[in-house]
Amino acid sequence: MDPKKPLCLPSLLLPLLTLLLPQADTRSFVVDRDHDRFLLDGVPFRYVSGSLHYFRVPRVLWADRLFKMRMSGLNAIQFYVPWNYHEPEPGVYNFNGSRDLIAFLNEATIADLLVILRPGPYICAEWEMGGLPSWLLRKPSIHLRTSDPDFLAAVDSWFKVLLPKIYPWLYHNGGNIISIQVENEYGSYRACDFSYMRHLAGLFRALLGDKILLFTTDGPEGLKCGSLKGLYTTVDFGPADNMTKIFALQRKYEPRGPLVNSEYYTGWLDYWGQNHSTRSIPSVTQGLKNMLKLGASVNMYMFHGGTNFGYWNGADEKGHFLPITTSYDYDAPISEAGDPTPKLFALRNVISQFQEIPLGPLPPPSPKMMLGPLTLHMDGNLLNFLYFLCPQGPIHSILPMTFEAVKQDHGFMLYRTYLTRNIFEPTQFWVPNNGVHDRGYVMVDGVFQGVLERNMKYKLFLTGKVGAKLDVLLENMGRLSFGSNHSDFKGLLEPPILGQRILTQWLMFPLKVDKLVKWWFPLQLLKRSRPQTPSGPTFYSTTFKILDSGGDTFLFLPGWTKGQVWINGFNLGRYWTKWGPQQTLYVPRPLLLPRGALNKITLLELENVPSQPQIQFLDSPILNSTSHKTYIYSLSADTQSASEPMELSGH
Ligand SMILES: CCCC/N=C1\SC[C@@H]2[C@H](O)[C@H](O)[C@@H](O)CN12
Repeated sequence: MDPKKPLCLPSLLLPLLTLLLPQADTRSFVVDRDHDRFLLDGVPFRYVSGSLHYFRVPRVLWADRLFKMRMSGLNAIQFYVPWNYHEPEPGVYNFNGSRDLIAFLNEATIADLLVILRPGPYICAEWEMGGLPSWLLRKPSIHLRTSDPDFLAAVDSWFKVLLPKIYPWLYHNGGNIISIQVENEYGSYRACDFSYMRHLAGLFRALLGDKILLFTTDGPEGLKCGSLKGLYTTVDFGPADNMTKIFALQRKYEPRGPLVNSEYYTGWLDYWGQNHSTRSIPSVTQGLKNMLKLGASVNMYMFHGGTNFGYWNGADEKGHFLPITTSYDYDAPISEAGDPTPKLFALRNVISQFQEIPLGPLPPPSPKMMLGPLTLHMDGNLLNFLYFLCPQGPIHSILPMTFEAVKQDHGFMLYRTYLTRNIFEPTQFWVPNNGVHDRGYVMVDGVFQGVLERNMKYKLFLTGKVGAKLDVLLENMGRLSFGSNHSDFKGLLEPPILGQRILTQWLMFPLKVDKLVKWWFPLQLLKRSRPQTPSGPTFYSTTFKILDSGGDTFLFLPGWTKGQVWINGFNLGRYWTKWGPQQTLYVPRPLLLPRGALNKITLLELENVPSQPQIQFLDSPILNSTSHKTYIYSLSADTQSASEPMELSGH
């Protein structure tokens, strides 16, 4: 059954056709408790939906992804609205470009897809701080996701901007939004604060009216604290879970009404340093078929995962700190590069057994491109550009300050102090209480000494002369997006100790690396000014042209260790070749310039550069390599096809 489109008809036809078509005031999406189903405009309706996140896909590719989802047989999509993506500073809002939520809603309408919206305020989603803005932590004692007045004041202020924007897009107002989720798996959060949930429900009703269907989503363990009277209770589970048992739990809260799985996992997320996650096609398709046989409405999480560009990945904490990878491919039916996979066709086949799907072929995989190897030249140690990276100069404090305290939300901050005595014997340097959040690259007078890691390696042994600079470049690897505490402060949370002495008198340099990379050219002159040590945080770059129409491609960094990549000033994300499992970064074709134009790639390598500082662009991704081997794919000149890879030494 095709979802209705909002009335966007030529004005001449409107008077005539409005007599025939449903008016906005007859449009409705409701729960029919007599028959345990949804009704769309009074007609029985079941949604088969898929999740994709506009904030993980460049805007120019939205229409492509949505069209493929519709052609897969979906009649709805589900997506979050990340608060931190739209309110970078308190009271400062951004709904432009790839943040243009209304444009995305319109693209969904054009693709003939209804929308299940999940505006949070917390969204999880393996997104930085679960979508909450880190500036909330400038009040360190704030109790996130509770009825803490400071938290609610910020939530109210944000939703009084956001919810009026989506009001016209509600289905009964002529839009495509059929339901809205309140919070996200709240029952999994320690607080269990019903005042908070009631506040949110009241706010949503006040700003969205009483017609829109509001719902909650929880896993089987979370229903007690996650559900609320007046909000339709839904559940989430994957192919390996016991569907009968979990739907029975939903029935305890919703004795009548449709069964709904709001997150049916088609794949799973990846952590740096862990094995790549997959879910088998037979298990995923069988689970979907079982639910559709019951008449359940289902949203598949994810249908298209996309990418954590920039610093936007979140993290989990399971014994130790687990940052999420740059790729959010999720082993989803539509790959990170937007290509239909065998899993998509298998799911489409299942859907077609239960409801009408659009006729016609899925688009073929997008054109792919190989290029390289390219050799990068060293532009200089990060310290060489310190005053360009921190033009306002450092902040001085007796004890080190957090990122939040100096209002640095993401990326990097340099902490500097000076040795007050000679250290001739290797002396332990460490941070108490696991206080490195998250990685500290340590230098003495600019010479790289090693890395301090949260929950992992937390001491080094240093020597140095009195007056020597002791620098710690602190990398924020993304704030916790799930778990008992999202107040994941970043930086040196405790003063480091050298030997038996607490080090005091610190300079903090919040680094605006992205700005420097954008305005690189004037700084090229600097790099010759001082001898460069090819170790520790160092910038490398090169330029390159595409010789034909080009295509999507996958940046491969064989032998590099860990760092950040920019292409034409766009922050492509983090790489961690040494740890994997992701070995390549997805590069959408629209990020590259037209044939013949000069593209620029810049790397900030944080640890060790390979003996041959080369990179390659491959025509397929490598997301499942946990081995520390690295390969160079030599290109045969004529076909640009990769020969058998040649193995380089491991790390
Ligand atoms: C046992 C898993 C509990 C955490 N929940 C997860 S992990 C993957 C997904 C996304 O984060 C999604 O945003 C969550 O709502 C549910 N979920």
